[in-house]
Amino acid sequence: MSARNAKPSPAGPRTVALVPAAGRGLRMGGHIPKQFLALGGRPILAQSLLVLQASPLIHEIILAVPQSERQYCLDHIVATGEFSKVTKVVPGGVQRQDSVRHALAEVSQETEIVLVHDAVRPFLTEDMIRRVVAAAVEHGAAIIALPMRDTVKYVGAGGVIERTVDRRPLWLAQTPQAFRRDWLEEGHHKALLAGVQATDDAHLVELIGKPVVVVEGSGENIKVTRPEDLVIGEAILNSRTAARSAE
Ligand SMILES: Nc1ccn([C@@H]2O[C@H](COP(=O)(O)OP(=O)(O)OP(=O)(O)O)[C@@H](O)[C@H]2O)c(=O)n1
Ligand SMILES: C[C@](O)(CO)[C@H](O)COP(=O)(O)O
Repeated sequence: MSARNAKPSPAGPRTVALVPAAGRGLRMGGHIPKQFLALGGRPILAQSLLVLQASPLIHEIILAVPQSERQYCLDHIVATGEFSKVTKVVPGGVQRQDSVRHALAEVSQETEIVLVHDAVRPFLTEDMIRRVVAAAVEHGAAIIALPMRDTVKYVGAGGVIERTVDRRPLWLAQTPQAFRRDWLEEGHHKALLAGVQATDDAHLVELIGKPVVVVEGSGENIKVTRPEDLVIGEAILNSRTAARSAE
């Protein structure tokens, strides 16, 4: 086992990472769900897990994967010992929110902070983990996000621009997103009862009236969604490899 994925002694409040990895990757196309596609010679999921495994702030990792891939993940991720913090692999659900809820159900009561991170965002960093967990400890909930850089248009029927939107208060949500366990549990529970579907977990915590703060992320923290993102991802990996060589 390399030093990079050795199990460091956990530090800080008990923090459990939930990794939703049960999507079908429809926008990517192809037959293999994108989280299992290779990037830099490893599955994208493994690239993301490496960072969480190496973080001293992460005590445990719970994975949500497609039922059909559960044995593959148990054999190639849990059994190898490389990702010793992965303690549970649960079946995902129809939507991302359902997959997170299935994983959240496995979080122990002594957990203080739950960090949710998309399997298909392999470029998260220890610095992002540290800052978002610290902000969640201080405020109760925090997300990695990017201030909007482009001009924003509100587009109506027929693709006609109706107005230009003031972009100054707008941020693009990313993951990791970190929460007090009880807040995230309450948000998911009330959303399930109300039939509310959200595309990120912060929205569910906002809906129960809790403050969620933003922590600035990086343009490199892309969500691998479409084929062109694989090209961008390889470029990011290459630039990071070159930077390490230059150190
Ligand atoms: N039912 C689902 C849907 C998504 N995800 C996960 O949530 C993350 C972000 O979702 P997204 O990028 O939308 O992935 P997909 O749903 O697979 O993509 P698409 O919408 O193109 O099918 C991914 O790690 C994905 O595996 C999940 O665990 N369960
Ligand atoms: C959680 C997320 O990555 C924040 O930007 C995003 O909402 C996931 O959305 P998707 O439609 O499931 O890709």
